[in-house]
Amino acid sequence: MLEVRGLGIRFGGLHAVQNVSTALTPGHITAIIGPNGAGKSTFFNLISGFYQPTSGSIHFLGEDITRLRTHEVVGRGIARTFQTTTIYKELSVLDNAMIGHRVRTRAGVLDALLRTGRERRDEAASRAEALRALKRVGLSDRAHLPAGALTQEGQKRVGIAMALASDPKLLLLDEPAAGMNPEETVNLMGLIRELVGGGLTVALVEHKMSLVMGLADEIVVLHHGQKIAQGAPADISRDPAVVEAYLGSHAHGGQMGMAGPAQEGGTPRA
Ligand SMILES: Nc1ncnc2c1ncn2[C@@H]1O[C@H](COP(=O)(O)OP(=O)(O)OP(=O)(O)O)[C@@H](O)[C@H]1O
Repeated sequence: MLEVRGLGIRFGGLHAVQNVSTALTPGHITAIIGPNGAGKSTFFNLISGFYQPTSGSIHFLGEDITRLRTHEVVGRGIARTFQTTTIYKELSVLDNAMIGHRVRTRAGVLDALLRTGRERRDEAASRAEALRALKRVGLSDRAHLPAGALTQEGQKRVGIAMALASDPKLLLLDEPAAGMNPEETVNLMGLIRELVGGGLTVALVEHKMSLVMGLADEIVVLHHGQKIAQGAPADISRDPAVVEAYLGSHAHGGQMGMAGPAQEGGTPRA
């Protein structure tokens, strides 16, 4: 479905992602893991068009999307959520999902301000897509509540609905379980499974190994921006290079399975 070849990006002298080649299988859940600073979020930013790679290519459903901008990538069928929840707490759950549809599918802020005929038609389409997305995440009955009135888990679902409102084929989830307790994490895993059961393909970045091991069909491991392993969860957890990468990073503060408060409180980079 998605094929990445020799992908890389440099920030000054730092190779945040370097020569990564991998492919995502349709209908699968692929987890991207690695110690802190491994390049996981940057990898998502490259796929979703937030960053332009300095080398390599990205193909989605056979089309070269390497140089497309974010809303063009969304238009092709890739949507993402962010590490830090970016919902509008004072607005209704439905408004949030509608905003998700609009900002992801078009750049016509001017149309919205001028209330043109096209904008009114778009509003009806946004509402329909938003309601569909809320149904998929189990929030239909809370559509008119302020998003901030929902639990942490509910707010995560709103964030996912915002991404689903563009009706993607591939959903990228950046640390979906950050800040969630074990029960909420299990519920979230159930939701992700349901979405995949409905035909969606998912790639996720996550530190919580219970989620990764319980959910992923395949795991890609990044370390210092490079892919050091890819395979089934059982093989990855035994892979000496992976164990070494995590043990090494543990000595410097990172740890496999730890989603520390520092990441949850971090600012979005894109
Ligand atoms: N816009 C940027 N400018 C400069 N350096 C950046 C930028 N974005 C990321 N980096 C650097 O690239 C490296 C990889 O960062 P990235 O956030 O992708 O790692 P990560 O694996 O997602 O880490 P974490 O698990 O802590 O979220 C880090 O050294 C980071 O400081």
